[in-house]
Amino acid sequence: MLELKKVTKTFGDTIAVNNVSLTFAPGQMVGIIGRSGAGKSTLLRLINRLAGVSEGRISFGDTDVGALEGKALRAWRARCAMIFQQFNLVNRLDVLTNVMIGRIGTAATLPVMLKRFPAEDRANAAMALDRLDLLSQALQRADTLSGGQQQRVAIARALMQKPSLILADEPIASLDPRNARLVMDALRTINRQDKITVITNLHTLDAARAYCDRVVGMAHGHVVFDGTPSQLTSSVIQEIYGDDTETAVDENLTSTMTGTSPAGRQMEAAH
Ligand SMILES: Nc1ncnc2c1ncn2[C@@H]1O[C@H](COP(=O)(O)OP(=O)(O)OP(=O)(O)O)[C@@H](O)[C@H]1O
Repeated sequence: MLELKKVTKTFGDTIAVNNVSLTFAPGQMVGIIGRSGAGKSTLLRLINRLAGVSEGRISFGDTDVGALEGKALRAWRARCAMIFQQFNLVNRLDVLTNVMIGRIGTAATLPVMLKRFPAEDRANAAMALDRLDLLSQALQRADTLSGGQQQRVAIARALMQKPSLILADEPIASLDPRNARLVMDALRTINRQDKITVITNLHTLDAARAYCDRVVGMAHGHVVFDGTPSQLTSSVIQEIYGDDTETAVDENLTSTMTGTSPAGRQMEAAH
């Protein structure tokens, strides 16, 4: 169980996250929504310790996340894999190597830098790519792939860390609706099959409604909603988005949803 107790993060005079208390049960798929600047990215960065809390406490089981240092901190970061809007792949390296790089943090760095990966890592990386319907692209340079494919490579790389949590920061914000669906399908399939907790920041309400069991709404650093998608009433939506309600709706993603995508089916078949 991941628990945030009265967590606040300030940057100078800016209160990015304000007195937030949340618990995340294992295996949940949680969407964090809110307008730009609401504190969503900072919240994820606090969880995996890319930033430290100003006040409050974050714990995972018996572990005080704020107290971790050195090797234990690296292990924690590996345990909560991050997915970023801009994929963060190494463009000049092939897809398989990018996926194996997920072992950094859990493996000795030197063999990784020298690209001397054990056969087991190669096999695991190939299996992760196969689950994401990308095995045939394994030897291509990462920058020859579409944005949606690159994001799925980033998910395969995250799986190499054998994470307990996946923290995805606007994973579909740069993608067209079809690729956005493939990426969200992949995250949901991993959540369901591997029982990995997924916490994902999403700009649009539709994506959160379509894919998440639980939605957390943030405004001005505060949590103003925590419930199921069906509990999102128009007054709650108004509170979360204020005058930006229109930008929160992107029915392109959901209006053409036809069930599980090929990548999702491939993952289910491979599992
Ligand atoms: N490193 C930083 N230094 C100073 N201020 C920061 C820093 N990171 C975030 N902030 C500020 O904290 C507030 C919350 O930012 P955050 O990026 O968490 O919001 P967000 O909801 O993720 O927004 P977006 O959707 O635009 O990414 C903003 O006012 C932002 O300017």
